[in-house]
Amino acid sequence: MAMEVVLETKNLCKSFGAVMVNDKINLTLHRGEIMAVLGENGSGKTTLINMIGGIYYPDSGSIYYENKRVEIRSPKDADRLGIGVVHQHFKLVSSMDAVENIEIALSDKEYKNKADIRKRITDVAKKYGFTVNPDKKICDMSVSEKQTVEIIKAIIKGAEILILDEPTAVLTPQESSSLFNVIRSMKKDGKSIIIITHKLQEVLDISDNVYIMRKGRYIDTLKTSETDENELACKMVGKTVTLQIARTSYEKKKTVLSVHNISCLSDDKTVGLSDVSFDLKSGEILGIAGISGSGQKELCECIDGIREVTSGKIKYYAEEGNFDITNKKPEWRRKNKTGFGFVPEDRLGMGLIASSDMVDNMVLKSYKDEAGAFLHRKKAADIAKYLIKKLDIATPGIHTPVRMLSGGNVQKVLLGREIEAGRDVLIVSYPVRGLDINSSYMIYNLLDEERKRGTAIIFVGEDLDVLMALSDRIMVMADHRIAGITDARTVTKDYLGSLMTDTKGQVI
Ligand SMILES: Nc1ncnc2c1ncn2[C@@H]1O[C@H](COP(=O)(O)OP(=O)(O)OP(=O)(O)O)[C@@H](O)[C@H]1O
Repeated sequence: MAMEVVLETKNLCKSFGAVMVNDKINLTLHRGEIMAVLGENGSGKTTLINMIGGIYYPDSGSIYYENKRVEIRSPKDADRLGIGVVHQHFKLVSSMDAVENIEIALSDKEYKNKADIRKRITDVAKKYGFTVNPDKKICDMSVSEKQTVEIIKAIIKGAEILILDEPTAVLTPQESSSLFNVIRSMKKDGKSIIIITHKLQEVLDISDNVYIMRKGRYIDTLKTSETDENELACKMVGKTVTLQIARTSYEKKKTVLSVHNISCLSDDKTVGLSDVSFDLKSGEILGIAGISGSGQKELCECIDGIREVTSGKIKYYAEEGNFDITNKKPEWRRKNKTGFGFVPEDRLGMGLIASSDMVDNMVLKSYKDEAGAFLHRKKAADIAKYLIKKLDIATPGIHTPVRMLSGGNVQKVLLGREIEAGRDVLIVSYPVRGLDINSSYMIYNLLDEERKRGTAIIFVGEDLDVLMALSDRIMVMADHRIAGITDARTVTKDYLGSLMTDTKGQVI
C-alpha cells in the first residue's frame, strides 16, 4: 500500500450537551487505502465522518488534507477538497433521473450540459464496473441503484476520498459483492475509502486496516490480514464476546396462524405473492430465506393487515377464539386485540416519532388501549427503562428525543418495543440491519427467549448461517411463491441456495 497520507484528523472532539461523543480522535488515511471503521452502536462513527464531511464542526482539534490544515465548515467545503460522503439516507430528488440529480449537484459549469453529464456517468460506470441507467427516475430505482447514483455523483464531483456509512445495510449479498468489486477498482485507481460496516465478515473481506472506536474514543488500528472476527468483536466491545445463538427446543403446542393460499399484488401491481400457504405454531421460529424482493415484504404486510390479500385466507387462533384476519385493517386488529408485533423492512414506516422520547414512542404502539392515561404512561416509562438496560441502548435517558440517538440505537428502540408488546405472533424483517455484532446476538437471543415464552415468530433474514442456527423451520421464497419449507436443523446451505433460485414452487 502506498504510504502517502491523504487525510489526517488530530485530536478531534465533539460533544452533544454533556456527552463527549468524539474524544480526541486521531485518524490517518493513506492514498489507495480501504479503511473500515468499526464500533458499537453509538460509539461515534457517524459523528466522526460527519465532521470530515462538513455536517458537524468539531469543538476542537483539526483536519489535514494532503498534509495541509483545512477548515471543513459545510459539505460543499468537503466536496471542494475531494471528500465525498455517501450517507445512509440518500440525498437524491426522487422525481428526477440520475442525470438531473447529478446536474443539480454540480457547481462546475463544465458539466452542466446534460449530454456531457450522461457521458460522464457512463464513463465512470465503465471505469469502475457500475451498472446504471442514467435516464431512470430515482423513484423507480432499487436501493442499490440509488446508492450507485450517489457514489457516481461523488466521483463526478471529484472525490478522491469516498466515505460510505453502512453502505451494505440495505443491500442483498449479491449487491454487496458488486459494490465491493467497485470499491476494489477505485482503490486500484488510487482513491481512498472509509467504510463503516457492522458486518465483520465484510470488514475482513474488503478492508486493508480496521479503525476501532469505543464510546467515543479511539481504541486501535488493526491490519485486516492479521486479525479475525473474534479479535475485532472483543476490541470493539472491550470484553470477550460470545458469538453464539441459542436455539431452545420447545414443544410446539398449537397452531396460532394459518395462511391459506394467499395471493396479493406488489406495489407496482405485478404479482406480490402467489398462492402461499403455511402454518405457524406457538414457540416456533419460522425463518424466511430468499433473494430480497421475492415476496417477503408482501407476505409480512399481508399478515399484518396493511396489504390487501387478493385471494386466500389468514386465520389467527388466539386464546380468546379463532379470528379470520384476512384484510382486517390495523384499527380493527387493535380493537379486537388481534394485532401482532411487527418490525417491517422499511424502517421509515415503523411508526416512531423522531421528535418524541422513548416513553411516548412506547405508548404509540401498545398501551393506548389500556385504561388511564397516567397508568399507561407509567407502564411505558417502565418498559423504556427496562429496554435501555436489556438492549444496552445508548441514550442520556428515557426523555431524550429519539432523533438524538444513533441509527443502531433507534433500531433497538423499535425492536424492543415490538418484542415487548408481548403479542402471540411476532414478525421481524431483517431485525439486525444496522446493529453492531454484539447487539445482533443480543437480539437473536431475545428472539429465542420469546420462543421460550411461546411466541410464534416469523423471522425474515439474509444471513443463512443465522437462519439455520436460530430457526426451527426455514421457508424459502423465490419468485413470490414458496420454493420449499425445510427443517432448519438438518438443511444445508447449498440446498437453501438452490431453493432460493428455484422458481417452480415445489413444497417439500
Ligand atoms: N444531533 C445529535 N444530538 C444529540 N446527540 C447526538 C446527535 N448526534 C449523535 N448524537 C449522540 O452521539 C452518540 C454517537 O452517535 P453516532 O451516530 O456517531 O454513533 P455511531 O457509532 O454512528 O452509531 P450507529 O452504529 O448506531 O450508527 C450517540 O450516543 C448519539 O446519541
